[in-house]
Amino acid sequence: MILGETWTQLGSAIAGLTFAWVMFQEHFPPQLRGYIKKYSKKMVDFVYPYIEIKFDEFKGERLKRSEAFSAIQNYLSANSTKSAKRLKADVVKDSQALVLSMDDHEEVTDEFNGVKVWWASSKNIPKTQSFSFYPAADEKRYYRLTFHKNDREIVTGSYLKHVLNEGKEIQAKNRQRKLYSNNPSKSWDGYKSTKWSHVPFEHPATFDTLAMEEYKKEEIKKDLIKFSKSKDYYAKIGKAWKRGYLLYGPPGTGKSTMIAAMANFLDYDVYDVELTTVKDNSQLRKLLIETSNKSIIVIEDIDCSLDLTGQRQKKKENTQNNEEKDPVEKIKKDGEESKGSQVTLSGLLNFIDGLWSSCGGERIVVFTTNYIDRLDPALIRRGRMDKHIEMSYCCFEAFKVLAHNYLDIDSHKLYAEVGLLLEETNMSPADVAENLMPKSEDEDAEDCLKSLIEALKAAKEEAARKKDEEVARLMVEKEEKEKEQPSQEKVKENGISAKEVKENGVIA
Ligand SMILES: Nc1ncnc2c1ncn2[C@@H]1O[C@H](COP(=O)(O)OP(=O)(O)OP(=O)(O)O)[C@@H](O)[C@H]1O
Ligand SMILES: [Mg+2]
Repeated sequence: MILGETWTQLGSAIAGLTFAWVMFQEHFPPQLRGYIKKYSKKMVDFVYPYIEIKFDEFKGERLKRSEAFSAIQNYLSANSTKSAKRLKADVVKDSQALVLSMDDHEEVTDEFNGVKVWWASSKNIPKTQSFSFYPAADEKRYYRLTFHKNDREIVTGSYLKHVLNEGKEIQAKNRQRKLYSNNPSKSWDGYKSTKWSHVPFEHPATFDTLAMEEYKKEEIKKDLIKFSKSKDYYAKIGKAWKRGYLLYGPPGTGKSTMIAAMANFLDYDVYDVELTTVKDNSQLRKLLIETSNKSIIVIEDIDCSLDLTGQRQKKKENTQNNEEKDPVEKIKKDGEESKGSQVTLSGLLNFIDGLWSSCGGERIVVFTTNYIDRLDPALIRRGRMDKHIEMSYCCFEAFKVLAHNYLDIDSHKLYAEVGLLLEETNMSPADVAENLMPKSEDEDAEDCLKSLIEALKAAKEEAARKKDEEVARLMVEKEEKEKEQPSQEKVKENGISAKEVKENGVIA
């Protein structure tokens, strides 16, 4: 580096001066020494118009790695690996990806809004004589940033902010994302017990592989991007930075797949909450507190998880009745409730709303259900579940995505027939996908399409048969009603009151 060489020479000159100064100071009285010190510093400042900032790897007594150091390391890895000649390789994402960063004693330049800065990585090796089993652990690594004093404002004002933000973003991208599931709350004994277990999140679903109308996917993607970039907006409007999604639709229409695609799209962790193993509302809150930012909290099949529908209503009625009747009864009842306690609708509502404002942000809550009409409206009102997404049976556009994924084709002469049948039949994308999967090595795309057509025809016939059965059942019901009709007419003719009929039975 040119700058390096220049300053090495200047450094030697300064070292020479320093030596001369040390020699002199022994022969000068202390007062004079103070003057010499002051003016020599001024002189150095004058000839050395650069400012340096040092960023140590560890804060305090090596307890905590400095966040700034990690962010700078990531920033420089992404921006300097092309110019640095000596690099260091590091493994991230649980041994699945390699990240290069600049090696110790390496120097690189960076530019920001026309300002040039120099970064150098270095380390202090302790001068202790003691033997250490871990010499590397005693080294104190640091980055040194050098810039012209005229650029002080821009570097300390906006450049460093830019480096730290970008570094943190890269860090978030490089980390191995996790899929968490909650441990049953009865096993949370002990102070250090963990509430969540995790495995690496490796679901391959993306919005590209998701079979759904393109415009719907775009709308959801836009919504997610807007959310992830709205930290300041949420702060401005005084709302917690979270968003609720309700995914509803028949089984196999891609609700779980959509969650995976969302997590991959945003680079978020996923917390899969199994409500049935959560003892009560307070345990649910504890779980929530232990989730991290940039995460999707999922409660699948909300209608089956617990009897949440209308529980709030029932509880309210109970409380009122008890209070009216007997306060002792009320206390007894409350005790019973808390013994066999379970998560209630109001607990769940608090889980979504109540605590959000006080703990963290950047969280998405997703509920899935097969039956939207079974849910309590309080649970899914806007503000709690901000976006309702219907996952429906496979349409032609969704089929094309699946055919592209499974068969690597974008058109075929059988497409028209498939399109017509899909219009007339309800088949889930999961079933369509199953039919598109080659059953043996000899099966080609056409064979798979033919087997899909067969399956669609069979489904169509089955639906028609069920419809006929339903019509027949309704006819029988109607006939039975009509048979009862004459006796009622007779009642009218004879002028017998309805009360008498009820008491004496129907007159033959
Ligand atoms: N829209 C889709 N796009 C791509 N693949 C899909 C889609 N829907 C379903 N599949 C395929 O079908 C399988 C089942 O889908 P998924 O588990 O996402 O359905 P679901 O709606 O969550 O069903 P359930 O209501 O039973 O939980 C997935 O593994 C996926 O391969
Ligand atoms: Mg599912």
